[in-house]
Amino acid sequence: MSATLSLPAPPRAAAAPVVPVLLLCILLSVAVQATLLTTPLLTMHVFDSVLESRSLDTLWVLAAAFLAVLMLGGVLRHLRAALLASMAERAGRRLELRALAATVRVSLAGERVVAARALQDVAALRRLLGGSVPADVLDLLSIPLALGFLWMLHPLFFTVAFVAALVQAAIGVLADRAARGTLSAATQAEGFARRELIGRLGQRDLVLGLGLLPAVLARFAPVHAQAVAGRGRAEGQASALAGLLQLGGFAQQIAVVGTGVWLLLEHRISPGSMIAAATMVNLAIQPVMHLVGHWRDWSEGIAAARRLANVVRRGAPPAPVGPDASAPPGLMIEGLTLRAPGAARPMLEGLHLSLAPGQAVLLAGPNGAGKTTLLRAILGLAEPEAGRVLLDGCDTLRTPRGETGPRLGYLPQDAQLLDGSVIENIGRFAAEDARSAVAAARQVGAHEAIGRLPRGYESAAGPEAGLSGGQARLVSLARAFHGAPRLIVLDEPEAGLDAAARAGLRQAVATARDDGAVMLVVSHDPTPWHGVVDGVLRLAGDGTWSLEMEA
Ligand SMILES: Nc1ncnc2c1ncn2[C@@H]1O[C@H](COP(=O)(O)OP(=O)(O)OP(=O)(O)O)[C@@H](O)[C@H]1O
Repeated sequence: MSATLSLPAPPRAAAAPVVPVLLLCILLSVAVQATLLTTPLLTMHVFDSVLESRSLDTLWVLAAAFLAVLMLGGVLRHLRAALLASMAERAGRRLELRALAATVRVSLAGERVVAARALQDVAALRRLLGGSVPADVLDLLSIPLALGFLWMLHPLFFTVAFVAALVQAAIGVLADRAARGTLSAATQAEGFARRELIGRLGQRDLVLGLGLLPAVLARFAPVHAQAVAGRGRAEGQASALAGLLQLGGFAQQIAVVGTGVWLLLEHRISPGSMIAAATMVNLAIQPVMHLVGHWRDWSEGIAAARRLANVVRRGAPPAPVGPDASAPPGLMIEGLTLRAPGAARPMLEGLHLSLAPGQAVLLAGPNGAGKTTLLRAILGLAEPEAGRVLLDGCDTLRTPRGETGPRLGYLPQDAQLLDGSVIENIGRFAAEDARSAVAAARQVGAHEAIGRLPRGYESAAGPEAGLSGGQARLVSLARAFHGAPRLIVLDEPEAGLDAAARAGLRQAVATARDDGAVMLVVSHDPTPWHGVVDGVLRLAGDGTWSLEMEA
């Protein structure tokens, strides 16, 4: 299931190309590492030239060169850090926008757990990008550079260091794979335990009132314990990996020094070369050790990136299609088949329905027959197994939401008010003209009820605002009628309304219908709707349906 969503375009800075900046960072990293690795070569000259010539002048020149190289390295490092920080900020913003759009689409498909996890993953990735890991990864360029310098000192140094580096890399990859699996399982178990607890604590009246707290904790505790144990195991594996690599590093240094001693005894290199080779290996190993030290950060980052890539792939919107010029105005449903995830048979098969502007139909059927799912499919929020829904020729699933959204009015079963005032909610957060929001409230008979709120239209209306069920429903109803949408879809609008509000609602439906809107209303009691609607569409719950239009 998916829907087309349009989000605001990324800010200008975020749209700038990343590749040239990344290339510049790589170049700077090569330069930083080259300056660092030049210092052993200068040390070699001190040993080989100064000690032999006993020339203090040469020593001063080399010392000045040494200082200049180190200072240059410092400046380049600073420059790279600034570039990496700005790139991390840009990449983070881009990622956030893409992931947010995909997350909303995935949660539309009912995968709220996946969606909640995705937002945490974005935060984890932003932390990773803004931390020291990108610089550590770029510092790995020291390895090929050091190998190149070692080759210049003597090819045997290169061979010994290269073989040792391969062995170390193999150990690292194997150990990381093992530990990452454990860490990923622990992270999953942790997330599950947290959601279990938060989900149940959300039902606080029930949990406390019926004394369910011990049962809630009994379910939470073992999963949480499993997560903690898994994380402990992963940490243990990570520190074993660090120890192994450290040992490998020492072995590599000893091997290079041993090779140097042998080459020295064979008079193939100078003493300075031996010292330079040993220092160089040490410098090349340091970024690896740094990365291993931050193993948990990047390992979790990689797992988060994989999960996010999956969400972005699954949340990709369907390819947009243009309007069908041959379709009549109003609502046209063609061969719509709907199936619940994992269900053996469809809840609705081959529905055909055509409603001209100004026609209203009541949607009836037993609980679980598929009424809400049908409304969501009509709005383009649920992808059907087959068929399509056109509103004035535009496919509601495949037309960009920026175009269809303003032409739709929807009252969901739960009011779904957003944080903001009553007037903002009714006006869909875009009403410069408060009068249109008040007019919509008047149309559905909500004006008096809103007037009785402490701050009237300026009262808070979000999920935590404390509106009663009926008040929230009236505000949501006014929002559904705001802006004279072409199609208004009401899911059990009478639930929670008193008799006067129900009468006002039916009057509002009749008025909107007379104004040319197509109306679909879910109700379990069609009797009071006679004369207000043009017919009744019944879903039997076994996939079949019937339509009775009033004469
Ligand atoms: N995301 C989902 N995952 C699994 N099953 C789903 C999902 N959404 C709907 N269903 C199933 O589809 C069927 C139809 O649900 P729907 O809410 O559309 O029925 P309804 O006719 O509106 O019911 P009610 O009158 O009780 O509101 C039900 O069996 C429901 O369990």
